Amino acid sequence: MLPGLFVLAVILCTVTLSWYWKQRLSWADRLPRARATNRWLGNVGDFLGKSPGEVFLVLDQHFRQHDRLFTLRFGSQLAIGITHPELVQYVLTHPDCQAKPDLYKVVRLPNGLLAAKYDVWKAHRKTLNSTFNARILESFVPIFNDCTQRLVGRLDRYAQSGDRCNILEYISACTLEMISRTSLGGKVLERDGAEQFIANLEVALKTIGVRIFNIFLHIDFIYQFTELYRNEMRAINICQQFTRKIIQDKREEIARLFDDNQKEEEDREPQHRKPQIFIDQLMKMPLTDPSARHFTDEEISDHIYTMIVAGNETSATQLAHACLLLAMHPEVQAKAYEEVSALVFSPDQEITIELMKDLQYVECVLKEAMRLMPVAPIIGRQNLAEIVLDGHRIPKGSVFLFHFYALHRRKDVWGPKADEFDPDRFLAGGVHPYAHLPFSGGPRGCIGYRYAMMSLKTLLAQILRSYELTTNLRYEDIRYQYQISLNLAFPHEVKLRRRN
Ligand code: HEM
Repeated sequence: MLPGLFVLAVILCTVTLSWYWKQRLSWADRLPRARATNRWLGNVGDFLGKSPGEVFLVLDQHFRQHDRLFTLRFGSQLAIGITHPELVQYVLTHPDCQAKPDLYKVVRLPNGLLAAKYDVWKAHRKTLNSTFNARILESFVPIFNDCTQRLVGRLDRYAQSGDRCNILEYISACTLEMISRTSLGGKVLERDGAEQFIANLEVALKTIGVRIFNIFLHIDFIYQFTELYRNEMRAINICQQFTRKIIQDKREEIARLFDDNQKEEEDREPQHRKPQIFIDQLMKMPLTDPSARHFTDEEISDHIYTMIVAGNETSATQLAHACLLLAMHPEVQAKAYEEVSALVFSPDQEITIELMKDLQYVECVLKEAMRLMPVAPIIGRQNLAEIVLDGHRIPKGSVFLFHFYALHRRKDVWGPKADEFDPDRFLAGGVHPYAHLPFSGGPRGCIGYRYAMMSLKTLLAQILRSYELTTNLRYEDIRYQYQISLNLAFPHEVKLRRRN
């Protein structure tokens, strides 16, 4: 009797649940769908038990199979994959689609732009846009050049020994130095505890990568009992102790500066040469303009970490990809070197703003590396009001997914040789503006894209000026590892030969 009742209850529950799901998702019946692996669970089976790298490839396949848009179903949850550049533009620029899906909460920086809820983001982004203006970015040029010179110097031992070098390791240390110096100030990495800070920052970042791909770890109740959670909390605590002290010291320094009327003295320095450090900007704003936002220490801390999280590994990995692609394509490297050697006469010459503008082929190389191997290939958005997309009514709260890796390899946009490395394609132009989105697009696109282009151009020009890059790795053999950024499944190994 009892087993019979139990079976009946299970059947009733299943039927009710499936009816409920069907009703709930009926609005999506007319949208193209990714082929489901299971009638009840939809596409869950496509991803369950897969490594992040495999998840990346499965998503890539789904995105390539649909021309404009499609749905993926995870039980009662839907995600809408946006594939066509026209629709990508429509969603990314739509004022009602600037919120982020819940998944971003794993970043744990609720006031930072990357993961902030819409209202917080809107208020903060408006203020922070001014801290990335052309004048401020120009003031970072000496830092970009100084850090680059140090990197080129550190690489020299590989040129001397002829050993293979994992260039990403060296570039990562360099971009961390750049971002730390431009956001926290000159001597930040010489302070006590800096090494511990860097090591624990890495732990915290790795945790985000592991957690984001494990659906069970998204549930806070489960996550808080894991070893991963305890390690993450320990790492965050150590990092915060380090930055809290910097914020405190900065507050005192800036208060002193204003009290002593030292501002006059500061004004005498040529402003375009004096780095306009990010933390100083945030703290000075309300002192120079009473109507400006007063950021709390917690908000400042979240913003600093967000810049480091969003700007460091992305820039480093993207440049390492570009170096490896150049090493794999000697004819392209020769062309890039020709441009650099005609403009940069000695290895210690500063790469100025004017020079950056002239390094057009180097820019094409970076853009092409970003097209083929975009380090931030998958992003999400959520709509805060109903929208009409390609003639379909999409209810409030829907999740949109974008796969820039697939977008960047569309043959109807990039031609039959879309998978080949050919920076010249950027000399021609004429491609849809939302077909190349390494920095995403619209109001919530990357705030640091000009910063990134400037720092990467400086680095690539000086690396090419000083070394010829070669590698045994072949383009056809590239395999990916995907955590929060798109990395390679093997080290970025190159050999360096010093140029005269
Ligand atoms: C090659 C280097 C970089 C790439 C490829 C890149 C790419 C991106 C992408 C794709 C997004 C959108 C993320 C999303 O919507 O989920 C983004 C956002 C962001 N990036 Fe970058 N980024 C780079 C460098 C930087 C740098 C150097 C900084 C800071 C100095 C930075 C700061 C940010 C911030 C704060 C956001 C969040 C913006 C917002 O939501 O308003 N990024 N980046």
